[in-house]
Amino acid sequence: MKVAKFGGSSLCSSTQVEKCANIIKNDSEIKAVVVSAPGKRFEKDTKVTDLLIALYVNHTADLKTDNALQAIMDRYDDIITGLDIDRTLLDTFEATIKKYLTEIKDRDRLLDALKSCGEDFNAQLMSAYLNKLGINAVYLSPRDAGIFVTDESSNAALLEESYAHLAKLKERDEVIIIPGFFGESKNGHIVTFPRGGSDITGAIVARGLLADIYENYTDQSYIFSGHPGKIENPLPITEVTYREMRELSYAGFGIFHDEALQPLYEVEIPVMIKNTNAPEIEGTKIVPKRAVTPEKPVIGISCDEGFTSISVRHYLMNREIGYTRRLLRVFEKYGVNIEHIPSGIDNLSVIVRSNQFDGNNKKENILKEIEERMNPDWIGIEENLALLVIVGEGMERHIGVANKATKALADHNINIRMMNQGSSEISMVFAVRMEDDDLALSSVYNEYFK
Ligand SMILES: Nc1ncnc2c1ncn2[C@@H]1O[C@H](COP(=O)(O)OP(=O)(O)O)[C@@H](O)[C@H]1O
Ligand SMILES: N[C@@H](CC(=O)OP(=O)(O)O)C(=O)O
Repeated sequence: MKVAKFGGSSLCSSTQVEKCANIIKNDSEIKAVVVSAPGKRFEKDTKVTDLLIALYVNHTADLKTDNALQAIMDRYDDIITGLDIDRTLLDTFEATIKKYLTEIKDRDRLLDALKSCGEDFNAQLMSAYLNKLGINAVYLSPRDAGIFVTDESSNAALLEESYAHLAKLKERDEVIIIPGFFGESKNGHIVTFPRGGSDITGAIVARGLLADIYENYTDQSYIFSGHPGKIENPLPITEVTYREMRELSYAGFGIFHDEALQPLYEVEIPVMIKNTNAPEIEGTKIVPKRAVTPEKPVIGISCDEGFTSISVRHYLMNREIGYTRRLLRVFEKYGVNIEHIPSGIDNLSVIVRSNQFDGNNKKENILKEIEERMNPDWIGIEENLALLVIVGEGMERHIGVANKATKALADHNINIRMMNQGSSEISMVFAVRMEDDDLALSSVYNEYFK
């Protein structure tokens, strides 16, 4: 039995929805389907989730909302017209948005409720279209499916009891269609997962139903060893472990959400990444374990930009028990998440995503507190960094992995600002200047894969 998730690129138009419906129709193993909101139809297009966010921004700024609302309705009108299904769905969709706009006064709640519409409407229309094709399908909202989450807006976390609710769906006869990206809190609020979170819903449903396979349909036939938009003809990956994928997703492989692996770890359900436009291709399998070939220690290389490092030097730091803890507490106090902490005997750098500093002079306050409390000999801040991450289970026992990367970077005159190796030894991180990121990625990629 399978759970299938279709991403925004797979549901961006009526033609794409038809392809998804055909996949469902031709595979009786698919018991539950999780859908995203309509994504981009072409490079410069806007995802429906972003249109919904634009509607929220206009509404909360007391600007006119007609155009923003119309842009959303036009997307669904196109799809519904193309599929030739019940047009009254459009009235239901518009009424839902208007209801949220008038009834929800709390801004964070309103944003989550509006964002959820993209997936929610797609699930309803997918179910209607499958019914038209003669498939016994039913739309279930996250509440009806039993997906309950914590109450933190835009950052939902699943409540464990949801798995028991979801397990009951196995008894139903229909193919179940569930919107991705959000759940319901115990206070009855709609709460969304982080962006890209339909992958998370798919994993949750797969875990709840104890599926044999979680199929994740997207616009690529494989996960590639390097981002296909940045590396020409990158090598396809046929098998990758949960651990490797988590590292790669977190470091910029946007094809699968890094948090979507968590529900699958314990129950070891494999994920198949497949292409909606070429479903006959086997795709990439994400598995708990794989055989590692010693001559191929690295499986993928990713590069993500937008990082800042704050470095502190303090003579005899190594002798001062609690120094690191006190330093990190300053970041904790301001709610700043830390990515990496490369260190030497008397110095330590804290690398964070630059957007963590947004609002309320966080960066300035942190620097001021470090100055006042930590008695540093020197504080340095470096912005506009990119992190190049090299990942592979085979790196653990392999000599010379770092050497290859540093050589490639040196050959291209790229200054390494920082290096860090995770204690698990399946990843290695190099910080470089953001303007060097594409060259850093391609040169290191070529060193390992060409
Ligand atoms: N290593 C990679 N292999 C394949 N695709 C990748 C990789 N890294 C990033 N991507 C990007 O991920 C995109 C698919 O993810 P996403 O846009 O979230 O899909 P969906 O809309 O199906 O959820 C691809 O179009 C590709 O640009
Ligand atoms: N629609 C949401 C959730 C999601 O998972 O979308 P996609 O499948 O297009 O990555 C977003 O844009 O964040």
